Amino acid sequence: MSANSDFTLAIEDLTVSFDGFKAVDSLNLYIDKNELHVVIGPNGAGKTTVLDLICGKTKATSGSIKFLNKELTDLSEHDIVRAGVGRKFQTPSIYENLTVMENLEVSYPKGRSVLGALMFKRSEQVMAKINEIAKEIMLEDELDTEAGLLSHGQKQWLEIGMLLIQNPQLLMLDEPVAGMSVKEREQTAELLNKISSGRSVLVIEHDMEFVEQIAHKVTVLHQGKILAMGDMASVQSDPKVVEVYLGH
Ligand SMILES: Nc1ncnc2c1ncn2[C@@H]1O[C@H](COP(=O)(O)OP(=O)(O)OP(=O)(O)O)[C@@H](O)[C@H]1O
Repeated sequence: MSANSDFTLAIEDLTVSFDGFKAVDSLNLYIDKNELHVVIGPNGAGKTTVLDLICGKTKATSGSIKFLNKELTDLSEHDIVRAGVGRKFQTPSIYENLTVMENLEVSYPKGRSVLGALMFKRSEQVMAKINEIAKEIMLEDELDTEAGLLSHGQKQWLEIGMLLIQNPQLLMLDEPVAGMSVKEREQTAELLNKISSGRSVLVIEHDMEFVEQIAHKVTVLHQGKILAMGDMASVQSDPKVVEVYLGH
């Protein structure tokens, strides 16, 4: 690969060893703008570790992670967020005793300086953005509801909204539909399809029915390495994938 590429995310030869054990082993992974990419694979395959490496929570042993042509492996977690990478963990980290509106408001980027933060007011511009995001995450009728009173699925959507309001160019989600009802899963599939437009989305998921609904491309990880990569149909019919993952 040349130094510069059109990919939003270009991971090359990425390895992390924990006491000699390679949880991620010479991984190459490329994600385009507008692409919703799903990583699947058995327990312990290294899926979460890949997200940890991208967001800087875990430091790579070797290899490169380029996001919009910027090398991330040397940056702090904070700087990676500032560069435009958002990550949603499995447990929502919303403020239960604040309303939906307040949760979105505190997540609105306030400018980088102390002065910027002091000058910050609930301006019309901020309100317009909050309303736009609330609609997108299907919570426009819940703006004044305390977040603690939302359903499990709505809490997950609110957290997605809190990331969206920061306009990340790469959004990473770890098992976004775990614990959701069938209806909520369908709505989340629609939501993820919508939000992949204009950015890149990287999802870890075990629920194959859901993967089928959302994935543009699927990477199957096994023992830290790529077992298969392609569209859902090709991956599903790959005998290696059936043997180590789907057949179980
Ligand atoms: N900080 C760490 N120190 C030591 N070993 C680790 C660390 N983080 C992950 N591992 C190991 O790396 C391997 C990959 O773990 P990881 O959580 O990435 O798998 P996963 O594919 O996300 O699995 P699951 O589907 O169960 O969440 C596991 O064997 C795990 O025990």
